[in-house]
Formats: sequence, structure tokens, C-alpha cells
Amino acid sequence: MEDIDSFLFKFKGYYFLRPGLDIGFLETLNDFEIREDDVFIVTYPKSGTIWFQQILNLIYFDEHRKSTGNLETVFRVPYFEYPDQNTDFVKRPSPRLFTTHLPYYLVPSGLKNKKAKIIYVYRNPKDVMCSYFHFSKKMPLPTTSTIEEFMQLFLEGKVLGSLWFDHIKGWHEHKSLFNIEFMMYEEFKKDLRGSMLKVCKFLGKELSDEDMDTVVSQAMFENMKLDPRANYDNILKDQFGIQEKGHFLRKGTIGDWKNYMTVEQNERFDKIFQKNMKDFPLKFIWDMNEE
Ligand SMILES: Nc1ncnc2c1ncn2[C@@H]1O[C@H](COP(=O)(O)OS(=O)(=O)O)[C@@H](OP(=O)(O)O)[C@H]1O
Repeated sequence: MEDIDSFLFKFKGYYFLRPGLDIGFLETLNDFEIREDDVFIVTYPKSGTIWFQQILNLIYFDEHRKSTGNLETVFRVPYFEYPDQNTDFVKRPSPRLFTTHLPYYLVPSGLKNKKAKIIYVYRNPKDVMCSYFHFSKKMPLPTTSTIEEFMQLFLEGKVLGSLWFDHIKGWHEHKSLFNIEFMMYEEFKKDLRGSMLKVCKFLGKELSDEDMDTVVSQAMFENMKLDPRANYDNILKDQFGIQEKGHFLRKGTIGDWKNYMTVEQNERFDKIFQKNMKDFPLKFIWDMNEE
């Protein structure tokens, strides 16, 4: 197990990615001026962030949908807490689209005006953990050689994003403060078109049937994997010097955790999950065959 502090930085109780972090900007997050038509995707890492970044690009930008532009998916829906040096969020035209892994208590207080829209994407935490285990080997993140050791880090919240339980519970318990809609990764897997209609409704966007067909097709895992704008390889290479290809969009399935966790690990995870998530109202889907 590697030294967590060389990769992560704890600020107000939450772990950020250390490389490239602008601590001065973190100090100003609370006061960042929110516009009424801003849209935020909020996720705990490995819950489908790039998927929703792609979905927003496809919904909002004709040229992305028509594949005539080649701006990277992340460019128009940038990470709020990791601003690029060349990006001035204040100069961005409206509607501004953002991505964030922030916990509810660190986002700009202006989001509580309830006008700016927030989509919180969540995924069953066993698949999150397994996706994270693989991803951590490719990134400047605390990593481990076995899933057992990674499970320990994950369940102690010693990862980028801190404790999964705190993240989702914090946002859900405070949902009445925000204009927020909770969307489940697994529902998008099972019914992409139906789920896309829900996103459009929440965002107040109406697409023609033809455009909707394109959005659905381009948001499918198999097609996104082939789309260089959504494929993180370039970003991994540019920002972190990582050379490996094709691993960001790894499997994109439900229930892959079964290929990595033993029966005993699963039972232990379940106990901790039940203890932490007792009375939590949102449903989770752990298996592709589950309704
Ligand atoms: N279109 C589509 N359909 C289904 N699944 C998809 C899709 N796009 C991305 N993914 C999967 O999402 C996982 C990556 O999560 P994140 O994008 O949240 O990662 S990150 O936090 O931004 O690093 C990662 O999951 P795993 O494959 O299980 O590792 C991606 O494959």
C-alpha cells in the first residue's frame, strides 16, 4: 500500500487529488458565483461521471451530437474543483456545465438558490469499488495489489472522494437545499432511452426523435469507447504521462464485483453497507438481472 498523503490532500475533511490541486481556489469555492442556468453533475468517483459528461455534451451541443466537433467531452463539462489554468469559469458562456466530486458541504453556497440544476449520479458501491481498484493502478492515486487491501482503503474512505457512504448520504440528506435529481447508473444501463428522457425533462431540453436516437446511440458504452472525445486516454496521457490505452472505459457493466470479491468479502461488505445505509431510501441494483 502506498503513502496516501503523497497522492491525496485533505481539505475540510475531504480527500482531493493532490497533483495539480489549487488550494487557493478551494478556499474560494463557497463564494463562487452561481448562475441560475448552471448545471452540475455530481458523482462519487467511478459512478459514471464521464458517461454523464458525454450525455450533457450530446444533449446541449449539436456539433458533439453530429460528431463534427472534436472538443474533448470533459472540456465543456469541466471538473469544478480542478480548474485548468487556461480555463476561466467566469468567462464561460451560459449555460455553464460543470462536473464535481465535491461533498454537499463544500459546493458554492449559491447552489442553494435552488435554480441551478444538479444531477447526482450514483452506482452500487461494490461496482464502484471494483472500478476504482482498477483505475487506481493507472492513476496517481493510492493503490493496492489486492482487492482485499483496496476494500480496506475504500471502506475507511482513504481514497479520492473520501467515504462513499458519507458522500451519498450527505447529498441525499440535504437534498431539500438544492435543485437536485438523483439518477442511478444501473437504470441508465437497463433503459438508456427512458432514462435519457428523464434527464431531458429535468434539464428542460426537448430533442427531436432523430436527435434522441443519436444521443442514445452515442451514449452507449460500446460507442463511447470508440469515441476519442470521450476516451480518457488522451487526458491520462497529457496530464499524468500515462501511456496505457483503453482502460478508462473498462467494462461498463452491472455486477462486475462478482468477478473480484470472494463470498466472505461480499458478506463483510454487506454488513457494513447495511449498518451505514439503514433506512436510506434510494434503491440499489447489484446485478444485471435484478429489477
Ligand atoms: N457509456 C457508459 N456505459 C456504462 N458505463 C460507462 C459508460 N461510460 C463510462 N462508464 C463506466 O463508468 C466508470 C468510470 O466512472 P467515472 O467516469 O465516474 O470515473 S471517474 O470518477 O471520472 O474517474 C467505468 O466503469 P468500469 O468499467 O466498471 O470500470 C466506465 O467503464
